[in-house]
Amino acid sequence: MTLLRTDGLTKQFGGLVAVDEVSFEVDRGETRAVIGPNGAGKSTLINCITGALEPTAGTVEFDDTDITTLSPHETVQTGISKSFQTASIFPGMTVRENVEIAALAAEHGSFEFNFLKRLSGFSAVHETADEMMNSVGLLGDADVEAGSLPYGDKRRLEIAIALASEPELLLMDEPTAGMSPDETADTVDLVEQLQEDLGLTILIVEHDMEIIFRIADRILVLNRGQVIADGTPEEVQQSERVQEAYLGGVEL
Ligand SMILES: Nc1ncnc2c1ncn2[C@@H]1O[C@H](COP(=O)(O)OP(=O)(O)OP(=O)(O)O)[C@@H](O)[C@H]1O
Repeated sequence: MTLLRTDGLTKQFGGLVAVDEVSFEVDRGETRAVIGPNGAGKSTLINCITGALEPTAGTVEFDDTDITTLSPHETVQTGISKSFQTASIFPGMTVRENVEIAALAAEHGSFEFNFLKRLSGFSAVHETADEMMNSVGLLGDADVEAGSLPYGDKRRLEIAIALASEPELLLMDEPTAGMSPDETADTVDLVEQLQEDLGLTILIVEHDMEIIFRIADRILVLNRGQVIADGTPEEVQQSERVQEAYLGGVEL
């Protein structure tokens, strides 16, 4: 069953068409990857889905609702969350505080001054934070200052923060960028485990082909903003257009 669908999604920056009439679907429960050479439009596509960028044309539907014009904050509340690279961590706060703030913000939107509501909601926030820290293997570090975590753990905290809003769809933009081979392997295991444990749907942008071919159910390939292939890893690997696009670049 389709959870996310874009139809003719287009984003222009002046004369440059960064995303060019992209139509694709993400089914509930699948790991869907977006790949493509540098500048293909992957991040722009993701940013149009989260509401960080306003598309020039086309639509984004989530759970049969048109979310094309929603702000990033409203998009989170519909059930879509994006794991940002370390930028969303408050380094002077503990791991727990970071995750609880994200859970609170997701629940209440811009902070409301409804004291009773906040009090009654707080044990739920604690529980959600515990669950998400546990999911990413950071429960033991709950009281550690986030800024002192090793890089790989900071990236896991990013994922916990993204999960704190209890999304149905998790967007990941290059989750293994800058990681050591060991951290990369751990992150791939984590993504697979999260999907199983939390029943998540995942849309992932990643440069590392080995990772993509291991974890993706279906792959969308972009080149210069356009879809040049869409299918299973095997189908995409055999596509001539994909091989051409990558010629001289990444080998599939
Ligand atoms: N805010 C912006 N203003 C102008 N042009 C932009 C903007 N953001 C992206 N672009 C351009 O749009 C095109 C697509 O960029 P985008 O970052 O989406 O590609 P990408 O596939 O994510 O690339 P990479 O793999 O290098 O991160 C590029 O030509 C880029 O220079």
